[in-house]
Amino acid sequence: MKVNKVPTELLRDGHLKGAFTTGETNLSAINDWLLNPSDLDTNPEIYSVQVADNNIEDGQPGGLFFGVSRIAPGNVHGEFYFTKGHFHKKIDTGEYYWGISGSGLLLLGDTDGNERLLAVEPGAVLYIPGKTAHRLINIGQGTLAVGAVWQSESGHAYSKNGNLFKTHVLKDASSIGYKVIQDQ
Ligand SMILES: O=P(O)(O)OC[C@H]1O[C@](O)(CO)[C@@H](O)[C@@H]1O
Repeated sequence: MKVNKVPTELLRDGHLKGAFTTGETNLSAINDWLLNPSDLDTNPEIYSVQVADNNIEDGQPGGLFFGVSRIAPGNVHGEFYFTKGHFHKKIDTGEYYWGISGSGLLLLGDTDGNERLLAVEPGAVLYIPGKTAHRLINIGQGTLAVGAVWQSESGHAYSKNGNLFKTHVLKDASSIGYKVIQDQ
């Protein structure tokens, strides 16, 4: 029997190689959600997501997607870079994340508006239950690379009014290197 080469590889630095699509998100997409927005003199890339979809359509039931999010290090007026974050359109579906490199936080929010943070370090395996909005925040000095597997029927649901979360994570001089502020 012939053994075929796998179409997609996960490299040690968190990049995919082979068959995948890439999406990029710049600062302007999250700027209004910052405590103290940038004047957008520059509009740097904040994160990219590489997805191996195995030719499965988004929304199709029964399949799984495999992705890697890579969030750049940095902050705007002290607030660390983060992903847009979303609920799933099929809201009761969950997702796995795992830390590949860098240092971050996973912000989770339930449908009642309760929010919590989990540490994301290389090797950490994080389960995102259904009905839970999720956002990655890079609190480290290097790129935060995080793997993910989610159902092809999950879809992405964003808030019509903007930011889904009230939690902000800012750089500070404490031993943990950050502080948390919540909108009232
Ligand atoms: O831009 P968003 O909504 O934060 O999502 C980024 C990506 O993170 C994932 O949860 C996987 O990393 C994907 O579902 C999504 O494409």
